[in-house]
Amino acid sequence: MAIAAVGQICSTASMRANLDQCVRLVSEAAVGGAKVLFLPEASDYIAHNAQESLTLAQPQSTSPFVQGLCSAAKSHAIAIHVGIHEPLPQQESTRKLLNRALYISSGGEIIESASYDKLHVFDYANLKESDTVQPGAKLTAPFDSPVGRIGSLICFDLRFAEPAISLAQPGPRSAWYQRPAQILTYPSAFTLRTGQAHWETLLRGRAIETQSWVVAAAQVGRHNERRASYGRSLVVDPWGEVRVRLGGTKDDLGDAEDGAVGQLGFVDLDMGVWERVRGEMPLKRRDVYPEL
Ligand SMILES: O=C(O)CNC(=O)[C@H](CS)NC(=O)CCC(=O)C(=O)O
Repeated sequence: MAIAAVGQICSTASMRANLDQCVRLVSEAAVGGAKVLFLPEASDYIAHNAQESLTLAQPQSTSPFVQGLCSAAKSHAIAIHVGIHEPLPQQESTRKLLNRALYISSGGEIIESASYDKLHVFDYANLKESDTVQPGAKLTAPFDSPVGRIGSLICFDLRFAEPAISLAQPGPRSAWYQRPAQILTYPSAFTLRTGQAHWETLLRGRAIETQSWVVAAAQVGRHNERRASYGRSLVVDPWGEVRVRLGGTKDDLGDAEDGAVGQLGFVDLDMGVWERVRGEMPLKRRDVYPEL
């Protein structure tokens, strides 16, 4: 069995408290038999504003949050996929961050070749991610994990079909044509309004069009006075069926439902289903779209 766990948290500006929430989930996921734990975007912190975000970000090599997760991965012998902020090496006045997804092995090592930097930054209403985040430059090749080959994308990337298809239904010119992603993962912190309108529809669409498992660990609830996230972490199978749905928010203020913060879901990412769906309904002809 390829058991994975999806963990839902509510990060704040306290990295210590965020690490504690995550480590609790690491331990519970391991006890439940999961081989990989998926955690949300920005698990290290959600800041009040741009300035605070630039101040809080620490390089992954020294970040107590990342180092703490590496030790937890090792002591519980479970791999972790997690979203963090990585500062670029500029002066603080001009500094930018990368919005990064890390993969930590069950031995507690960061697999550098698996790191992915969010390609599409989210500017919407009063959220201007481009004030602090420099967009990534490229996709990361699908990489092996104990539950299957993972293709990493982040949050707002969910709105773009192209990177999902490139990772999971690559054409013959792709470097990973023979080794496509079997699991697309979207660590997220969706807004209440856009989550209500689009979250589940987009995730199911990506699963159906790519014939892949889709794992989306989400932030939930109120991070601070100005910010809340939609929650409802989801796992969708390659046929588009929802296999796990965690709790969400209960009102317009974004207060989390009871039990939604720190909630954990388990799923068997059965690659027999992946093969069957693709075998029954092959989606070939990618050669017709060389621009992709
Ligand atoms: O701010 C941080 O530190 C972490 N980053 C985020 O929460 C990002 C950028 S503000 N959120 C999204 O991409 C939400 C996308 C979304 O809600 C949609 O596409 O509808």
